[in-house]
Formats: sequence, structure tokens, C-alpha cells
Amino acid sequence: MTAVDIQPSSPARHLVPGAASLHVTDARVHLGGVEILHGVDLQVPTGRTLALLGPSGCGKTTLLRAVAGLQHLSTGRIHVGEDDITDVPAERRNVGMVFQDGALFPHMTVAANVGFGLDRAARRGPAVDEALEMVGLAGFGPRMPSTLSGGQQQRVALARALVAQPRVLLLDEPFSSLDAGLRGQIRADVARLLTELEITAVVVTHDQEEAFLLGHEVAVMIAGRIHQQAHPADIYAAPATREVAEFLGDANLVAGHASGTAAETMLGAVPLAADATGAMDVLVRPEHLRMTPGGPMTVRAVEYYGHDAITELTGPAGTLRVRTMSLPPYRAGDPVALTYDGPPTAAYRADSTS
Ligand SMILES: Nc1ncnc2c1ncn2[C@@H]1O[C@H](COP(=O)(O)OP(=O)(O)OP(=O)(O)O)[C@@H](O)[C@H]1O
Repeated sequence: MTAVDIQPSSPARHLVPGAASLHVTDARVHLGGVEILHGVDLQVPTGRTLALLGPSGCGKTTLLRAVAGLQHLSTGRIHVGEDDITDVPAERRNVGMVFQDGALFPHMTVAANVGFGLDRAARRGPAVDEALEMVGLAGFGPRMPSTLSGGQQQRVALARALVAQPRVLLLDEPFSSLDAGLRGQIRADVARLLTELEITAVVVTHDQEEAFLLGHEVAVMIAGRIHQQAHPADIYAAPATREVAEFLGDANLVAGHASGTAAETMLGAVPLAADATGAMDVLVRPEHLRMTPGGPMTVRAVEYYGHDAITELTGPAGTLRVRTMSLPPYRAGDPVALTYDGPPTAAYRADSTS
């Protein structure tokens, strides 16, 4: 699922003035003598949300800290709009940040939390109320954080970042401290809000669903490199590298021999999205496989989830997972044949490293 573009109900009021594009070019960061970011490029157009997705420890927070001015770049440049902010101190960048747990001050009212970073005059003005209104919490100013739900607290954290009218907003795993039930609801809420506000945002997450929901585009970072930045549907359909395919989960890689627009595999001919020749590992999504009784593969297990089911099979094509929308009529040990029934797909050189 991906965030739907929603027309703001009243654009003039919701638009965060000054929102600007973000461009990171060839960013390198060294920590403790080790290169953590290996020349990262990132582009976020004005008013769009980019989800920065990658496994734990790949460098997502380091990149966010660099954009915020909390981490020095060894090389590379950062532009917000036309301005090169690479050497601008953090407090003058006008880049807002929302951290993992929201971190509200429990002894201060909602309004005091939101106005915390403002000078005294600005705190008395309309900015705090406006920011609360933006996040749908008009009238919540006098409340204490402990009287709010987890989702409302997260919205207050967002209001606190928005009150300074940042040109770019950075969110580091903003839902990680919420329990699973609440999380699903709140992230959909925040996805809608970010789109309505037309703010330029980067959201860090290691959760694919979250990235696909929140990001107009998704950048996949692995081991300090951006492997791909594209629309979620394009990333899912055609992961640029084997690492992206594997990280996104539920990727079967089937050995094959490519000659042009198709590869010959144990599943028969599989159409390829880009011409290739030679030994390849072909990406086969579980929903693009069809099972028929009898055949060279053996069912190992069936996992039934209600909305769909995953059947795991082993045999000459390797260990493969197949997704069906209902419970398949097979049990462990049954012989099954598999055929490919999907669009032209990606393939990776068999000798390329994982
Ligand atoms: N001060 C430091 N000195 C040396 N290495 C560090 C330092 N801070 C972070 N690192 C390393 O840099 C790498 C990237 O860390 P970073 O926190 O940016 O990853 P991340 O993708 O945000 O991970 P997570 O999703 O777990 O928060 C990790 O391998 C981490 O161990």
C-alpha cells in the first residue's frame, strides 16, 4: 500500500511556508575512523515525503543527523532549496527533527511542549495554536502529555517540529515506540498529514510496509549506500540490486539462463524486464507462482494467515515460497508443479555478491 495523494482541505492554511527541496550529493561520513556512509545521493522534491528504508545499522540515522547538522560530512554537499547548508550550523539550518519516542516533557503542558524552542514573544503569538491545529489537536494546548493517547503524543511531537516552520522535516523511526495495533493506525494518520501539509520530509524506517505507506518515494539504503530511490511500486516490481530484492522480503531467487527477454528456469521461461544473457538469478515474487498437483517440488509447510497463505516448497528449483489468496489444497509432503505467472521481472548476475 502506498500513501494516496489527498487534496488538502484548505491549502493556504495547511501549507508549511518555506518548505524546500532537499539534495544530498556524494555524502561520506566517518565515525571512529570507519567510513559509514559511502557517497550517498538523495533527492526530495518540495512537499514530498521520502522514506529512507534499510536494515539496522546501515547508516540511516547517521544520514539524518548529517542533514540536521548534527554530524559532520567528510565529503559531499547538502542543499535545501538553492542554499548550500553543508557548513551551516544545526541551529541555523531550519531543519526540523522528530525522534523515535516523541520525547515530550511530561511536566509541561502540550502548548509549552510545542512552544519550547520558540522565543518568548513567539510563544505568546498564534504559532503554537496554529501548529496544534495543523496536526488536528486544536484546543489541546492546556492538556498534560499523560492525558493523551500515544498517537496524540506523536502528533504533539510533530507540532513541536512544525512550529518552527522547517524547510525540511526529518523523522527518525517515529513509530517505533508504539505498540503494533496503534502503530498501523497512527502511521496512516501521519502519512495523510504529511501529504496534506505539503511538507518536505524524510522518514527513516526499517519496516517495508511503513516505508511504502509513508513515502511518495522510497530510498533503500544498505551498508552505507543508497541502492535505489524510486516509487514504492517500482522498487517492489524491479529491485535494482539483489540486496534490495532480498531486503524487501519474500523474494524467491531462481537460477536460470537468460537469453534476451527471457530466462529459462526450472519453472519454465520467465520474462525479463531488461535484456540479459548468461547465468542469472531471477526474481520471482511468491504471488506470481501457480501450483498444480504432481511435480518435482515437495510441499514443506503451509502457513495460513486468513487474508492469504504461504506455501513453502523444496525441490530442484530450490526452496520457494508461494502466496495464494486462500488456503491451498496441499499438505506437507505433497508433490506440486510450479509455473511462473507474473509480469516481466528482474534478474541478477549469478556471480554478483549478496
Ligand atoms: N560514534 C560512532 N563510532 C563508530 N561507529 C558508529 C558510531 N555511531 C554509529 N556507528 C556505526 O555506524 C553504523 C550506522 O549507524 P546508524 O545508527 O546510522 O544506523 P541505522 O541504520 O540508523 O540503524 P538503526 O536502524 O539500528 O537505528 C552502525 O554500524 C553503527 O554501529
